[in-house]
Amino acid sequence: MMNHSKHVAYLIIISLLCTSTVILGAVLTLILLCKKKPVQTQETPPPTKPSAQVYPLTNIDVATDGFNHRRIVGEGRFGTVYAAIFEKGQIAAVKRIHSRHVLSNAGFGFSRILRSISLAQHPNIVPIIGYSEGPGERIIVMEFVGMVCLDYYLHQNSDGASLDWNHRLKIAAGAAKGLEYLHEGVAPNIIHGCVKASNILIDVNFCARVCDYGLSFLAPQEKRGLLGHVDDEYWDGGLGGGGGACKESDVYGFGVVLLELLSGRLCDEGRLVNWSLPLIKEKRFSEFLDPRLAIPSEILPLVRLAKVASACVGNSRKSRPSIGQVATILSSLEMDESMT
Ligand SMILES: Nc1ncnc2c1ncn2[C@@H]1O[C@H](COP(=O)(O)OP(=O)(O)OP(=O)(O)O)[C@@H](O)[C@H]1O
Repeated sequence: MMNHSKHVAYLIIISLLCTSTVILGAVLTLILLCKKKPVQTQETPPPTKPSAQVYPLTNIDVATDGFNHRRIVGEGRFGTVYAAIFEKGQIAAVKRIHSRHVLSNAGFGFSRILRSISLAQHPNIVPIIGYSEGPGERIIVMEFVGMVCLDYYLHQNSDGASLDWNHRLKIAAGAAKGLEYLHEGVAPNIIHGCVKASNILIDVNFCARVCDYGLSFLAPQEKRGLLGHVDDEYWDGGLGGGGGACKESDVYGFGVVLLELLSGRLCDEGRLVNWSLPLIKEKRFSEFLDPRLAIPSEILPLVRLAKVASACVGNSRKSRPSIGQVATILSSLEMDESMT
């Protein structure tokens, strides 16, 4: 009798122990799961930029006051840029594509390309907010950048001295980062197509913002405004011949921008490259550097920048550095400069 009740007691204790072990296990698992939650949140990718907004043409018309000429802020190869004011006071830059490009590109997927390039988001690029389409009309809506472009600072502003060496280096490093993002940081990658000083806008903090990227499909073979800003290979062969815009032709264009920043001279349809390369090679910097530039006591960073520029423009496509490599060098030069 005693043995039987002992046996029952053992059974009860064992089953109680088993139950509490299961409960303890469940509680521990729950605690561990709860603790893991913040890790999951950290791994969540940052929110992506929403795709381009599609604007009705009437909204664009109202925002630009009927494409009023007083609202024109610039004129380029592809179109006219207007300052637009949308509802709620939102200011944007509106690029109205010239009708000749609209007609020649009617079937070339304007909206598909705009939706794709509008996903790009980086502090050194000008984001595309939206677009508009209609019969004979193609319009791109971009963030408005409040200051002027690098071309103005270097070549149209008689007081070019206001761009000192530090500003020039900051602009070069910033533009390189923007291009690096377009080439390597966004999927699908974006070929700029026409890297030049007028496509580098400068904001109020002297931060470079690359604009007009991914639009070469609108007029790939139009030489005006492009000659000298792309390599010779660009014009070779045409479709299927290995020519046209590519990452290497963008690097070439960026090399020309560096030469302009260093020398203060215009690209002059490619003549700047021919003039600069021997001077850099023979270290004739007093002839090469912008006379408005107060030469810093430590000239080595200037020499390094000139060498980077030479590598971008002097080599064939195959042996040109990538924009990522260029951006790394310029960032380290900028960092060294800020520490002196
Ligand atoms: N997002 C913007 N915000 C403010 N101003 C802009 C903006 N985009 C362009 N601009 C102004 O409009 C001018 C013309 O720009 P656009 O890009 O059309 O021509 P471009 O750079 O001179 O030539 P291309 O068409 O060959 O690139 C620029 O120089 C700049 O002053």
